[in-house]
Formats: sequence, C-alpha cells, structure tokens
Amino acid sequence: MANPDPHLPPRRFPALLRQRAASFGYAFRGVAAALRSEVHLQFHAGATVAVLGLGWYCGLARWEWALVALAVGLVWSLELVNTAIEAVVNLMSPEYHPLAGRAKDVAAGAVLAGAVAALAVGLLVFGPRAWAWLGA
Ligand SMILES: Nc1ncnc2c1ncn2[C@@H]1O[C@H](COP(=O)(O)OP(=O)(O)OP(=O)(O)O)[C@@H](O)[C@H]1O
Repeated sequence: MANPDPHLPPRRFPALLRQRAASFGYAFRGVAAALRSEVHLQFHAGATVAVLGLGWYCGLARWEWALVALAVGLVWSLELVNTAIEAVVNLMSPEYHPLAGRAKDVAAGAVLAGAVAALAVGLLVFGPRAWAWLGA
C-alpha cells in the first residue's frame, strides 16, 4: 500500500518489509479462503498436482514446463479473480439484477477462455506422448 499521507516522512525499510510481508499474508489468506469455498478451485488443485506429476513422469523439456506453468497459473489466476468478482457481486447485488448476472457470466466466461487455452497447451504438450504411448 502506498504511503497514505505524502506529508509524512517516508517509511523505514523494516516497516516497508513488514508491510510487504503482511500483503503476502493477505494474498495467501485469500487463496486459502477461496480454496475452502470453491469446488472449482479444489478441482484445479487436484488437476495441478496431476499435471505436475505427469510432467515429471514424461520428463518435459524446459520450454514445455514454461508453457505448462503459464497455463496452470492462468487458470488459477482467472478462477481466483472470478471468485472475487462473485463475492463483490453477491455483496453489492444480493437481489436479482441483470447487470449482476452479466458480471458473473462474463467472469465465468473468462475462466472458460483460460481453461480452453490451458486445454490446448495440455493437448499440444502431452498429446503426442499419449499418442505414442497408445502405439498409434
Ligand atoms: N444477483 C444476481 N442477479 C442476476 N443473476 C444472477 C445473480 N446471481 C447469480 N446470477 C446468475 O446465476 C449464475 C450462477 O451464479 P452463482 O452465483 O451460483 O455462480 P456460479 O457460477 O454457480 O459460481 P459457484 O459455483 O462458484 O458458486 C450467474 O452466472 C448468473 O447468470
């Protein structure tokens, strides 16, 4: 967080470090809360472990790991943002409202777009290996 009052002297380094550590703490708390409440995220957690294990088993090249890491990070990020948007919409519009519905639908669409991209990465990286393994 920026210094709230520009007339105050700049904060000392240890205070800044504490502030950064606290921000990381809030972020981890957010991920943990979303993991507890969102079944989709629990599924992503399982899928992430499975993909990492499969990647290790297949001995992926460095560039393939980079693609897999980007795909996994993209899906996690979008799902977390979607969860945050759902929470804000529920807070601001507990009653039915077309705009609230649109906001949730669009946020869910963003997750879908990321998931399709991740699926494409998965097929391109693991597909040829699965094909060879099946002896096709
Ligand atoms: N306040 C609202 N006003 C209008 N439509 C809503 C509202 N809340 C939800 N909806 C509609 O219902 C759909 C499902 O909403 P819901 O809150 O159950 O999200 P979800 O995608 O099922 O998320 P999750 O499974 O993570 O709870 C939304 O995508 C939206 O179309």
